[in-house]
Amino acid sequence: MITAQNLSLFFRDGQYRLPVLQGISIPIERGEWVALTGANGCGKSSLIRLFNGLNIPAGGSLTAAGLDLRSPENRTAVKQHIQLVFQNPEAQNVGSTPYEDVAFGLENRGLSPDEMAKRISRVLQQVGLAHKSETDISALSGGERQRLAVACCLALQAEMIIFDEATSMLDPAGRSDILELARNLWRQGTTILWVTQRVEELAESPRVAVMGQGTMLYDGDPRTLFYSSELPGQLGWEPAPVISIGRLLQAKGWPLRLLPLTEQELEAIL
Ligand SMILES: Nc1ncnc2c1ncn2[C@@H]1O[C@H](COP(=O)(O)OP(=O)(O)OP(=O)(O)O)[C@@H](O)[C@H]1O
Repeated sequence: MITAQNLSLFFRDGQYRLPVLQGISIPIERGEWVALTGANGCGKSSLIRLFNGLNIPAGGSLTAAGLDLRSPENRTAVKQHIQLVFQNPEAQNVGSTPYEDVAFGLENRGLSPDEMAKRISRVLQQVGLAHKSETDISALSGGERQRLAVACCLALQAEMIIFDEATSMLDPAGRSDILELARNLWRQGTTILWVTQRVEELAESPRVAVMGQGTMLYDGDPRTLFYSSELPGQLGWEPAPVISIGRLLQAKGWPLRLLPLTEQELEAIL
């Protein structure tokens, strides 16, 4: 889905050229779920904006959905395949109702009015907003707005959705709602890149990528990251409760077949 080799990116600050990404490689297969994390300002958003053509790499090679993103036409075309859901629920709606908001993204796609109406109803249904299709967007909750942003991605039939800390401004119920929605889409075949600062979400992801300042510090499975690497300690992460218990059992010499990453795995051990 993504081949990213040795990417570099700079931003301009007056006469200075500031390095933001250096030597980043992160291939992502179609159908994968990858969690991406790293401290504030390390370059996560800058990296993912490369993947849908919003940023332009200064060096390295980058193809997304089979398109070489060094070409400007491909940077426009890639948006049809790879969509972003941003952090701020209020920053991504353009219509005054959910129906209008989804319709906006479908304009100029050559759909007949009937096809368009059917597609909008289907995606609003899929995210649980069918009953609010004509509600004023300002009356939607943060979680509903994020679901609407997902509906827009689905209407465009995106093959990959990148969630850029899309739950960080939501309450716990809204958070688990969006996470579950993303997981369902993943189970149905959508490739997901889930940017998060939450350790428990990393532990529950099949693959975790950890960034330092503009570089990739770790890319692999979470069990190795949490039980065999020094990185979580070096980065000062609070371990998720399940990991703390797993480490304690490990330290006490329990014969563990599997070091637990999720509550279900811990339950199976106990
Ligand atoms: N358009 C821009 N122009 C200049 N500098 C920028 C621009 N966008 C980001 N930066 C800088 O690039 C660095 C990386 O920012 P980026 O937003 O990619 O980090 P991040 O890891 O996503 O941070 P956060 O977790 O806070 O969202 C930061 O130092 C930021 O100030």
